[in-house]
Amino acid sequence: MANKEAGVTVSMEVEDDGIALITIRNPPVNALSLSVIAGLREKYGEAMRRDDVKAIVLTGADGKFCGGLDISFLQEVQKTGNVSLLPNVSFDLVVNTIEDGKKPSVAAIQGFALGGGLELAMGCSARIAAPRAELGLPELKLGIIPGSGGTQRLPRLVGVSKAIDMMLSSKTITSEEGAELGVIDSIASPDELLTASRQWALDIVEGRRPHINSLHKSDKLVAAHDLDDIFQKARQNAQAKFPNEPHYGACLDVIEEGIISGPNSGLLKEDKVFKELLLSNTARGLLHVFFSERATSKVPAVTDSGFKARKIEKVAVIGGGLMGSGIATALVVNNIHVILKEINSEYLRQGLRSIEANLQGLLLRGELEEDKMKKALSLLQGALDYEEFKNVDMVIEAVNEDISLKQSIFEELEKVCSSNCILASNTSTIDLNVIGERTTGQDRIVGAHLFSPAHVMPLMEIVRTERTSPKVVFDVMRFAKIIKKVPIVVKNCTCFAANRLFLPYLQAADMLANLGVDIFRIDQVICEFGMRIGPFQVQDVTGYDVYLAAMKEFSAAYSERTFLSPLVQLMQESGRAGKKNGKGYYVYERGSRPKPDASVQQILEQTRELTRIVADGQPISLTDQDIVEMIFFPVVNEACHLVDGGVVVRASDIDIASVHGMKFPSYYGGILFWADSLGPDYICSRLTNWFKAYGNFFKPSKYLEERARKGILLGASST
Ligand SMILES: C[C@H](O)CC(=O)SCCNC(=O)CCNC(=O)[C@H](O)C(C)(C)COP(=O)(O)OP(=O)(O)OC[C@H]1O[C@@H](n2cnc3c(N)ncnc32)[C@H](O)[C@@H]1OP(=O)(O)O
Repeated sequence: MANKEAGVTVSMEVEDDGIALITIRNPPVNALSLSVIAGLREKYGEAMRRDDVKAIVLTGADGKFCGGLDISFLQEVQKTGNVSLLPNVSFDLVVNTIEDGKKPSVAAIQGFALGGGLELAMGCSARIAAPRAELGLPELKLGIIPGSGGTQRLPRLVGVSKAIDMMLSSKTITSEEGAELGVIDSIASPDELLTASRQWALDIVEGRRPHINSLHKSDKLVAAHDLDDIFQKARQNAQAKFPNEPHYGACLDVIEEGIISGPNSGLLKEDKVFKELLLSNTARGLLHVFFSERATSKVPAVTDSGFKARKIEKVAVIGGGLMGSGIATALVVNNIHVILKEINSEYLRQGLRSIEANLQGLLLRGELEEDKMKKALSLLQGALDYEEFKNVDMVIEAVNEDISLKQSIFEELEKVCSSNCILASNTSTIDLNVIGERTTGQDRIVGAHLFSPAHVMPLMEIVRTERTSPKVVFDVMRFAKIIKKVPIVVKNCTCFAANRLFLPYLQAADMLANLGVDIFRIDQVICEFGMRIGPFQVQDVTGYDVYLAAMKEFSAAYSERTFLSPLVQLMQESGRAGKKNGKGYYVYERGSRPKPDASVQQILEQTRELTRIVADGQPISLTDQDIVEMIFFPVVNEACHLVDGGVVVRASDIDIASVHGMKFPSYYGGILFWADSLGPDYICSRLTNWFKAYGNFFKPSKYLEERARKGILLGASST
């Protein structure tokens, strides 16, 4: 059948054995678009009618089964708000056509079966998979729940606890794990997958194997008293982990409904809840993040230039401190050979020990297996000089934010590295042109800014100057993917994108502290809004020295809109260093949660005395919403400066920088997407009022003013 979309087909071949092989082809992930769904209905209809067809094998083209329902179509439905546009996959296709059809179906799975893809497969009588195929129901990551029977069939195939775990974590399992759990019936090599699936289907037809309808299986459903316990714990965990995302609880309700009232009732509830959730703000935000994250890998004049990526197999990391050791860890776990360079053997030992500790942490959290840890350690080598640098493909400098030290390192690198070695700096704030001032060839100088802890945080800012060659940017983008980071390409400027968002956030919190708002209330309100920790605890954790060094750079470059507060300096002068010495705004003691330290009130009074921005000496009175807005609207404003200044390739890159760089809640869709949900006009008018009351820090940018006036969304492209 030829479908409307280019390259999309659902084909059917019937062989002499009486098996109809139905293949989904919709590159790149064989998503279930409207035409694929229509094609499946049509081919199934034909297979059921034809006398020469005994059974069906369902598969996907190009080594991939199916990546689920077409998410771009889900976004279209959100735009119209009309859920009746959704095709009836759950009942019409999965239940009536596949599962209850008079001829059995077997799914032949390669690559991945995700979301609606796994749901189709679970509607089949059996699933045969190639080794290491990925299986999962990751819908909750998108703010929705599985909508084609996944909430009902998965618990019946793998058991209630495991199904809950898979759905709530959105994590995939391999086909081998699937076989142990019961969702996969057999594993076959890719070469034998179709033959094995055909044979399985014939075995069902000829009564050698049972024709299983997974919706009505009950052997894995546990006794009622265990169920209460399982659901109670799952609800508590979901509430603790995702307090602002009600779709986690909704998913549990739907699963439970099917177990208590039967699968048909469960399916009906699933359908209703899926549609409601699809139109929620959470799902809108998370779908925006899904596409924005993928958009970051498209950079005009870089990724469309036909470059062939060079191999980056050996990398030198300069500096074994917190950043350097984190970067080295991220590299070795992704099979990259690392030379860690330090200035003396004591520092080198410490650096290597930190990497080992990082790997151990990953092992303990189940994110790394023992043999992979051994492999990672075998890729690590220490160095005290530049001898080995002639053989590396890339260097990442990760020393302190000391301009002249960085300049001399780059000067040296130019001498010791091969001429095509990429020279990257992990600076988070310093202008790359300044770092490369003493270097002659600057086309291979690039920023590779990772975030702490670098082996955990997913963002990598790739900073290019006017002289950085597009090929180098391309290679570093590929490298970012290899070490499993989301890359955003940004134009060189002080503090780049992520820290230009982060520093106004901290300044705004300092501003409120100086206006007399209780800092512990600020932290609490910001956590309730969705940040993992509040702005004052963040200062404690990051370290005051790091904050002050970054602020120095920021305030020098953007003085007209910097709020300089003496607070952090005063904290330091009082002998506090934050988490590092256990004394900050909070007291940190091993084994207990950070406790607010009442004695910082004295320091707060001192800072207010020095800044004197409280009118009549009276602290201002703010609602929780005021606090959120006074803290995040300056961030929105800075995001506008970034877009207007062409620092990012597209506005949605800012959303990704905010989500992955400063941990702005992804379910708001990122800082600009959130701002647009409130309206540029509202934000501009609030900033204008605060600008009049408290000065330039709140002054709306031209971009914001113009968009507010014209009624254009901040994230909309200018063309
Ligand atoms: C009713 C149902 O329950 C509801 C659903 O099924 S909702 C969908 C559930 N499925 C998912 O969440 C899977 C989402 N996709 C993925 O996780 C990954 O894309 C993947 C593991 C399938 C492949 O990963 P990878 O090879 O790294 O490719 P990736 O860059 O992510 O995607 C390639 C392209 O496919 C697109 N894509 C991936 N999954 C898609 C989907 N389900 N629908 C539409 N487009 C999709 C991406 O947007 C990207 O497009 P681009 O090239 O234009 O940017």
